[in-house]
Amino acid sequence: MNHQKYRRFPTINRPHRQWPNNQIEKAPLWCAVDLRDGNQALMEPMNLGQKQILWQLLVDMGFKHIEVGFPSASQPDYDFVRWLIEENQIPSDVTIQVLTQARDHLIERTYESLKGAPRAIVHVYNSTSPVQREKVFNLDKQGIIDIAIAGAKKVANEALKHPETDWQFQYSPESFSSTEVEFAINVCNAVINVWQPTPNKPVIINLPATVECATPNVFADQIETFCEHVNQRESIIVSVHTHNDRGCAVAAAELAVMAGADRVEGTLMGNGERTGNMDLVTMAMNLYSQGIDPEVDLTDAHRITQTVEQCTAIPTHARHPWVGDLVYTAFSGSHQDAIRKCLNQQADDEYWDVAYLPIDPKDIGRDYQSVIRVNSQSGKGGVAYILESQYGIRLPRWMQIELSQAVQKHCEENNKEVNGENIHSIFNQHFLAETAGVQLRSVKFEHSDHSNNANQQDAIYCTVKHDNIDTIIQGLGNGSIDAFCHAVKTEWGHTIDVQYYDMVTLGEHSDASALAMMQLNIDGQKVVACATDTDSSHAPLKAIIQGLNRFNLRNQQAA
Ligand SMILES: CC(=O)SCCNC(=O)CCNC(=O)[C@H](O)C(C)(C)COP(=O)(O)OP(=O)(O)OC[C@H]1O[C@@H](n2cnc3c(N)ncnc32)[C@H](O)[C@@H]1OP(=O)(O)O
Ligand SMILES: CC(C)C(=O)C(=O)O
Repeated sequence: MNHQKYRRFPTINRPHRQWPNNQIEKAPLWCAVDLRDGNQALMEPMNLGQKQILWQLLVDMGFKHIEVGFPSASQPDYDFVRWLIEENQIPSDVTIQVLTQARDHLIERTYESLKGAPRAIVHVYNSTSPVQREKVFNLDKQGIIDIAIAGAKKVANEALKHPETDWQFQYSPESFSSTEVEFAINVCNAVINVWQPTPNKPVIINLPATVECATPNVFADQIETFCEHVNQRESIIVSVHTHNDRGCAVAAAELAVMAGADRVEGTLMGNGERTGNMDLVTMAMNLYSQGIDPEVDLTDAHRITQTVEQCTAIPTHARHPWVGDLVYTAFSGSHQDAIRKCLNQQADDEYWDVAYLPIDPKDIGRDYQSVIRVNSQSGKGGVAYILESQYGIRLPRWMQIELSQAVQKHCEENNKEVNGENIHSIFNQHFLAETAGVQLRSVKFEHSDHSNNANQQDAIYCTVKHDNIDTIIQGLGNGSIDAFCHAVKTEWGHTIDVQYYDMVTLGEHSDASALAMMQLNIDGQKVVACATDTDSSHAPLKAIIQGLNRFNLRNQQAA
């Protein structure tokens, strides 16, 4: 690689620039150019059916300016424009826009395609940068201005022939950002002079970063300089059209709005020439996440991505800003822990404030189920979240640690992500599966009246089955668990100390099962045991028996 082949992009000397102090206060006027700039960049341009589907999405999302094609360039584009007009497809608050080069025969054909349209924006362009002037057009600056003036005149004259349509004119000095800003202003002023706009009948001057060559701050300087010096600013809608060659098309458009642009052109998901156009979804979501109404409907992100994929045959990257499949998903343990804690504290009437989730995924139709996904990088928080959100099982902290170790071991051994079903099954296998040995058959508990004698103990009598023989074990203690541990000690000689004990209900009704979770110390060894029972007083006793069986099995295996 030889970096000396390239040169630095010139900056603008603008010590009094204002735009860094500005903030975006409202959504710009959007113009969706998917059906033109997006379309012209596709390996296979859209057919009529695909254009119709994408059009409907753009209309449903609420775009008011939609560039629908380059009708003088291709028959499918021409036919699509005719379909929109003849089939009365254009809602009364939507204006279609079409692009044409500044060449007479193309402008004439453009107007032909628009016959009968209620309103339309005719968008004419010619390129203005030094490389285009010198190498493509072989013209000096005046030659370029002459093309622009001739095009502007032709556009205005053709419009006069069709007074039944409400026309709006748009001019783009293509390659604006690579053009000397003073010259770009001169060209645009020449066009404005032809069109003579008024505040009530403004024209659109669209300033493209046809190829993104500089950092977004340079583009913002160009836009601010343009807005300061262009003639009749009050009669002009300043629009920007950025491309993503350096990956900053959205940033450039945002800074341009801070610098005075009123309107932004772009495409859904950023499809467009080379690295694409400015992504309307990203910029609109950026505004939304700052508490600004984006003035387009993004609630059905799935429909947006599916439709764009269907029409462009370009898949959405899983990490595409705001709408990619994985952008609200945390695999890593500390992120999951933080998300779970924040979601549990997030109140509906408070500002959204959840670590690692810049917006509420539900706003764009995403569910929380996909927010936390578990693999070997995950920790207890994520595992606990999934078990709780999908199965209603709320584990205590110590039990979360136990389960997450089992899940992590499973993931490492299988080198795979686990879903909610897998986690539930790991939980059942590791902690609830019965171990052969003693079984609890029946329980009789006598609670003593402590008001007369504080030292009086409760009594428990249980029938247990062991080696096919029923035996009654009995013990005294403070409450059924303590009494039961004494019964076990008396019968089998094991000392059981309950280190942690938690119980949750599985379900919401009175017949719901209880899940008892215990960490026991049996003769100095840690044993985790769980059991369920419809009777909540039996569940912990069954858990103790299960712990005892596990303890015995472990020691048999070790022997
Ligand atoms: C940055 C952008 O995205 S701009 C939009 C680009 N989109 C497209 O080009 C898609 C559709 N375009 C096409 O199908 C074709 O280019 C057409 C039908 C419009 C024109 O086709 P053609 O006339 O056969 O060829 P082509 O586009 O190569 O024309 C180049 C000629 O037009 C001139 N020209 C190019 N752009 C413009 C313009 N905006 N205004 C005036 N003249 C122009 C060139 O200087 C060149 O002139 P020359 O023949 O004297 O050398
Ligand atoms: C015609 C203009 C707006 C264009 O598409 C570009 O410069 O990228």
